[in-house]
Amino acid sequence: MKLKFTKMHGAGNDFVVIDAIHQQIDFTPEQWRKLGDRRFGVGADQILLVERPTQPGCDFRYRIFNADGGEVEQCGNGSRAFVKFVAEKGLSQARSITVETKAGVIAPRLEDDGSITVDMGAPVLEPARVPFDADDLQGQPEGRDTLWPLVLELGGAREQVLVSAVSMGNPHAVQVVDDVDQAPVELTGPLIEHHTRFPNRVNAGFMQIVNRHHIKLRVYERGAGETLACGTGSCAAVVAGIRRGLLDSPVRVDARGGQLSIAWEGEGQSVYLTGPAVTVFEGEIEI
Ligand SMILES: N[C@@H](CCC[C@H](N)C(=O)O)C(=O)O
Repeated sequence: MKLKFTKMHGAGNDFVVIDAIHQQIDFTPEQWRKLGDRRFGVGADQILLVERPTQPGCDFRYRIFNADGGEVEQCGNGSRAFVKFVAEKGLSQARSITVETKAGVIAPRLEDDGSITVDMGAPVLEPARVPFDADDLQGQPEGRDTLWPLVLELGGAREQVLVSAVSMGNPHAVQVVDDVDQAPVELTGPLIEHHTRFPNRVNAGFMQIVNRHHIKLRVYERGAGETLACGTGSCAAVVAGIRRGLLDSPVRVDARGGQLSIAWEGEGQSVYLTGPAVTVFEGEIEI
């Protein structure tokens, strides 16, 4: 079939966005991988589907596929692209919409200055619900957070890193590093992503604290590798930093592809993600 799509990005985290209301989409993992492939397809970190809602009270359903073809629960930067896409395509006149995802309902809002703020819901910190297997582990308390030791096998050598396990609907393992530019993201990112303590795999975040309202962040994403920015990764890092007593809301997040802002008032409260969304081009592909 000939598929119409829009190429978008949010701080360099790039997407193929598809109107699945007016096009019949039922792709195999191989077809998702082809769309995401930067040489044989369009190329993207994630593919986003705009569908009719299945839940009362929601405006749309939002489905997310990583470049590796796997369907996942949540994507923060993608949710900003989502609300811009439905506005540009005339699918909604509203500036604020409610969107059902595999991880619950989120609410993106177009701001007057062109940025987009998303109510991402409350973080989940209970290990079993991340999910993170902490059963036989001795955690190290820091502030109101628990730092978990993760043992990584590095070519015969063993290294231990301390991570916060946070779910923003999708799983994150966040560690603090001294210098994000020197952090071994490509080396240890894949080991953390596939660590057996994370049964659904995990997104690996490397956070450098600049000051109490400013971090630098790199994320090795599950199913996509290192991306230029990760919205849920930014939410998870700031939640971990606030709980550890290292950060205060709001926090500016410098990713390699742009800047995001995260606000969180604490326990049980929603995390708010603000940042840009950009339409790059429209296209059609035989798939
Ligand atoms: N880029 C995203 C997260 C996309 C999903 C992630 N790779 C996962 O597998 O959970 C974001 O902006 O949140």
